[in-house]
Amino acid sequence: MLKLQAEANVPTEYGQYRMMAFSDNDQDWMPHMAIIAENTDFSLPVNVRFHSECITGEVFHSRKCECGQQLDAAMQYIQINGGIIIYLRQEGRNIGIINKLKAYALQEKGMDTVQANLELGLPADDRDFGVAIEILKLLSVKEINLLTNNPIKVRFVEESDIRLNSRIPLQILAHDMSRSYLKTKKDFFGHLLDDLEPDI
Ligand SMILES: Nc1nc2c(ncn2[C@@H]2O[C@H](COP(=O)(O)OP(=O)(O)OP(=O)(O)O)[C@@H](O)[C@H]2O)c(=O)[nH]1
Ligand SMILES: [Zn+2]
Repeated sequence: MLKLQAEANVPTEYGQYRMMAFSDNDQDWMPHMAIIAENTDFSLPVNVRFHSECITGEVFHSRKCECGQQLDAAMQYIQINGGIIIYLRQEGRNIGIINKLKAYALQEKGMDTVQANLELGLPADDRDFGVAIEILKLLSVKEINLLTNNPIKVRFVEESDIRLNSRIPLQILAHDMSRSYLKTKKDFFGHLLDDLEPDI
């Protein structure tokens, strides 16, 4: 059963967060995380981001996707407005970093982010956000504003016991290397994105 295994306050470049690790066992080296801003008011709808792991974007600042910038933007947003980031160990939309790098190698040959997963015999998106809902329940969160552009995440909340008060867009400006990735997300998964055209 998923439970809170450990928690501590961690100061960061953006301010302090309560960082929590959730797993069904205390020897899990990749537990899901929740980071909570100090000013979070649990009596109001809580600002929440479900964020899937992307080591290439968040740690190594890859230009292929916008994950690192989204994580930073979400941390800054909740530092000001209160809220929680639930950091899910779903690297590569849950195909893992080995398969994601294989998919990137196929993308070098011209495939897009969806075609590459399918070519590997893997789903385009293998994520289940049920675990994020479970974590919200463990934190006694009842109503949220969800920071996302992804309608699949919105639907997950709508179909859960957690009330969705609003969606807060979390759009990062496209640049030459991320534009086609973002366009595929918009066209295939229905991400609510605009301004993908180059500046003229
Ligand atoms: N398989 C695969 N995964 C990718 C690729 N690029 C990024 N990802 C993964 O896509 C996921 C993006 O996660 P999120 O930012 O939480 O979700 P999202 O679907 O983009 O929706 P938003 O909430 O709008 O950001 C991460 O797990 C990344 O590792 C890719 O080309 N192939
Ligand atoms: Zn990424």
